[in-house]
Amino acid sequence: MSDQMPSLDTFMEGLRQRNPGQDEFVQAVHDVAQDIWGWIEDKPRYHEAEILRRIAEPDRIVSFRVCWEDDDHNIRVERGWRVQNNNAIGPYKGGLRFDESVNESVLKFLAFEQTFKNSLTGLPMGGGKGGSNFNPKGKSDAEIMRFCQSFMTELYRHIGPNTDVPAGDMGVGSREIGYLFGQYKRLTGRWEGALTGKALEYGGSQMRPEATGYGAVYFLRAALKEAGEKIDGKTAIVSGSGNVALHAARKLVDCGAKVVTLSDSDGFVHDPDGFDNDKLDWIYDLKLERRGRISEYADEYSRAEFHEGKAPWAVESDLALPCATQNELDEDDAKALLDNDVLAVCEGANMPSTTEAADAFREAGIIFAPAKAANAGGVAVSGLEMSQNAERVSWDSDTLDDKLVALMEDIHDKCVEHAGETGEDGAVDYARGANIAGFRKVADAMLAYGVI
Ligand SMILES: NC(=O)C1=CN([C@@H]2O[C@H](COP(=O)(O)OP(=O)(O)OC[C@H]3O[C@@H](n4cnc5c(N)ncnc54)[C@H](OP(=O)(O)O)[C@@H]3O)[C@@H](O)[C@H]2O)C=CC1
Ligand SMILES: O=C(O)CCC(=O)C(=O)O
Repeated sequence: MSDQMPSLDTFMEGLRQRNPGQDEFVQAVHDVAQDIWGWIEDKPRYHEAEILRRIAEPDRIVSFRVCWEDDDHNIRVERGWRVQNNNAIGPYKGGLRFDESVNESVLKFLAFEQTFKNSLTGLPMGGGKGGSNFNPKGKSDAEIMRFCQSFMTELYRHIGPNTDVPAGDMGVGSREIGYLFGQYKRLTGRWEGALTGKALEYGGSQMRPEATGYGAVYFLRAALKEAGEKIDGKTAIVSGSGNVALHAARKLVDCGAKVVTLSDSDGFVHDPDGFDNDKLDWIYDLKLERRGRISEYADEYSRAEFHEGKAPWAVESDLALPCATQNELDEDDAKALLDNDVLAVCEGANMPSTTEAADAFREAGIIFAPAKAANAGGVAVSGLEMSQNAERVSWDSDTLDDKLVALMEDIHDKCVEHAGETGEDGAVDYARGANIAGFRKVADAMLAYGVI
């Protein structure tokens, strides 16, 4: 047994050597380890049992070939993965991402983060993530269907309601979940809740599509309240225009904020008048149905401007919600936000801030709501979808919205409880609180199992 705890630098150097070239994964582990290290120093039961090192080594990674035929009868070959990171507190649970940027490092970082996030929800879910480097942009429905069916033809062996329950993430919405679930059902001959994010007609949950974006705003609302502030009357900038961004924007508007930006991978639109519900309906149709580009908004609404190739962080705002992708907000962006006196940054996407940007927010003492806490509403309602499937019941949307509010407020309170002392100005370190609270439950379960 090693009773001498290595330094954080030694731990990170070992991790880097064991995971060469996996920058996103190393970043995600570092961001957790920097808070856990000090906390476990006087708790030998955690460091002697090498708990963090064990959580940072996925239980297993399944990698497979996904072969499909495009509409022109060309044979296409992609790679699929499922990273089953840790099932100490429940079946592996986490989304599937289809995007050309997907690789093992990205999925390992997401599965690692998911382990802590799912722990914070208080529901019995372990952490996993999967996906493919398949690029769904510009593909026909028939191509998407053939790809999903081929992907599931391997994945079905590794998942199940008590084993591993995937869901959507970037590039995987209700259309893809329909094709994936249909193929799972065909291959196994069983209807069972092996996926979440299903449509309501076949076992989906009310509020799952809205849950991540709404949940982020519920977390933000609780954090603002803690600081004696509120959303009403504030100006907000949001990045992304997918599932998370659009539902976050909708809930911000409901709460009285003026949301002035949305973006996609081509650039951002700035509407100085703000998006009202009619404009948001138009964007939902553009992005979630017609699968168009956010630049088209500026053609439709003449007061808006499209900024090609840019992110929205230099636009003046009180609230900033990065809801697109990892590392979309760097140190310079953080400086621009802080120079504009941003009050709160709430992460809807997974790890959208670089380490340097997150450190800048934490040092400045503004409200910084980290992804693993702020965007946990999506997976929490997925957990409730699992419960409804197991009990063969369907709850109505008001019930689910009430449960989501309660879950997000509970996560908020856990972060406050574990954050340690507040700063001189009363600032709560939500990142530290989320890391420690998320770690503690998984770590205690692992200790109970002994060395496995
Ligand atoms: N869906 C969920 O329930 C959950 C999602 N998340 C996280 O939220 C984030 C967004 O997911 P989700 O909304 O589901 O995904 P979607 O696929 O619905 O939307 C992603 C959005 O981000 C944009 N985007 C992608 N890459 C970039 C980039 N490099 N720069 C700028 N914009 C970009 C996309 O633009 P384009 O149209 O050009 O591709 C699109 O608008 C991800 O980090 C995901 O992991 C976290 C918790 C749960
Ligand atoms: O709903 C789920 O299981 C997964 C959601 C997800 O992928 C995430 O929280 O990042």
